Amino acid sequence: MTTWAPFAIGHGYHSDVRAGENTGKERIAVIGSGNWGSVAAKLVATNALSHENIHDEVRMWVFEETLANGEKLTQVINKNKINVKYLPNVNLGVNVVADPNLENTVKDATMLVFCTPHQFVESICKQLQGKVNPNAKAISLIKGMEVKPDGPVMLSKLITKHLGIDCSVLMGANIANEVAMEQFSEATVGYKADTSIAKSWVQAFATPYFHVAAIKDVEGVELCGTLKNVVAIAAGFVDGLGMGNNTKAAIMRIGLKEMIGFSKLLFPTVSDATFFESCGVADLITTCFGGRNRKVAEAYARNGGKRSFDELEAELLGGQKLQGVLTAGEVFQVLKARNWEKKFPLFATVHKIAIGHLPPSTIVDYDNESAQKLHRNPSVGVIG
Ligand SMILES: NC(=O)C1=CN([C@@H]2O[C@H](COP(=O)(O)OP(=O)(O)OC[C@H]3O[C@@H](n4cnc5c(N)ncnc54)[C@H](O)[C@@H]3O)[C@@H](O)[C@H]2O)C=CC1
Ligand SMILES: O=C(CO)COP(=O)(O)O
Repeated sequence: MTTWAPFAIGHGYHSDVRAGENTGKERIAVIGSGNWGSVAAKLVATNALSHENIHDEVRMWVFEETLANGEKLTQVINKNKINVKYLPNVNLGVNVVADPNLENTVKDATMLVFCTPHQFVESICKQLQGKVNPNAKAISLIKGMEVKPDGPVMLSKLITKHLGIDCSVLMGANIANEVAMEQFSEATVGYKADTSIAKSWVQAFATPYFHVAAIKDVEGVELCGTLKNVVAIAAGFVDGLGMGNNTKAAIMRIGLKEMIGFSKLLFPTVSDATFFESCGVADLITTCFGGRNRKVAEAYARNGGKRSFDELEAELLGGQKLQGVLTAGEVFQVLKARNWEKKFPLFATVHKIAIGHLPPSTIVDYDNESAQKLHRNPSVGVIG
């Protein structure tokens, strides 16, 4: 445990503090400072102060913006240690330093935590090429994927491809505002092969109120976090249409089946057990009841699809970003390219509703032969 120097309180401190240092300790940088990115910084900052092998300072990259009062967001964060725009009223920790300069944020870092909305990751990675420590390790907390001409690419893979470093993932039933309030929750680290890397990430994130388990199924964990956002959009439609709990539970069950089917078709190594971890069924439940995707989809359905998702996102989320609508579009590209549309009717329908090609009411109106085959598994004796 390092005692934090009082001079740092309320002032933050600057990159020259790092100059010439080679402490042999891990140094954590967080790339992203939205709602969850800020909570991620709080979690690792707590652990940085309590673990001798981690340097105290946690640098957090902020996509700079000017607030209504004319102040820069980074200046306000460094003054008050609160991200007033994306996580108001929560102290991030005296050792969190907001930095608008991406390159400076990762300079000297040995552990990189990626947490931005998924649509920005590739351009961030391009800016970071050749700028990160080649021995660093990364973890992605980002729920989403990219679709390239030759197929879908998970973001952990994209990060590894651009930066040449190992990338694990951390997903779970983690509504940011609840974790920020230190309410008990769980998360899952998905790692590739090296258990020492998995242990480092568990150490960096786990706290008494945030339990982290690691499993060797990076694609399974990442696909759970990615695909549940599409199901959450469907759950929001059900809420907006005024349908009841049974309907929502049915949509969640069908959605879970499609998550499992889609994940296993893409990566046959994905394990069934992964869906029972926090990243799987628990995240599906929390997002379908309390998430932003659900909230905006509910408003979309309530308005009969007459107001766009972009408009409702801007109105309801105050700068925070939805992932589910983009992900539904990305999943749909895969379904089209592989002729899988009939295997995943819920995913396909969510996309068609979100782009206005179908009315929200069709969320419960997609039973075709293929869907019946997929959702009613004869091997467990279910008929009808
Ligand atoms: N908020 C939550 O409860 C949780 C979110 N996640 C995932 O974490 C990831 C990040 O989400 P949040 O931290 O909640 O972000 P957010 O939804 O609060 O997004 C806003 C962030 O995007 C940044 N931004 C806006 N335009 C940008 C640009 N052009 N380039 C780069 N950054 C830009 C903003 O500065 C801000 O930091 C997402 O994939 C999300 O699904 C995962 C678990 C929980
Ligand atoms: O991923 C989340 C909880 O684990 C948050 O989901 P939303 O983006 O829908 O709020």
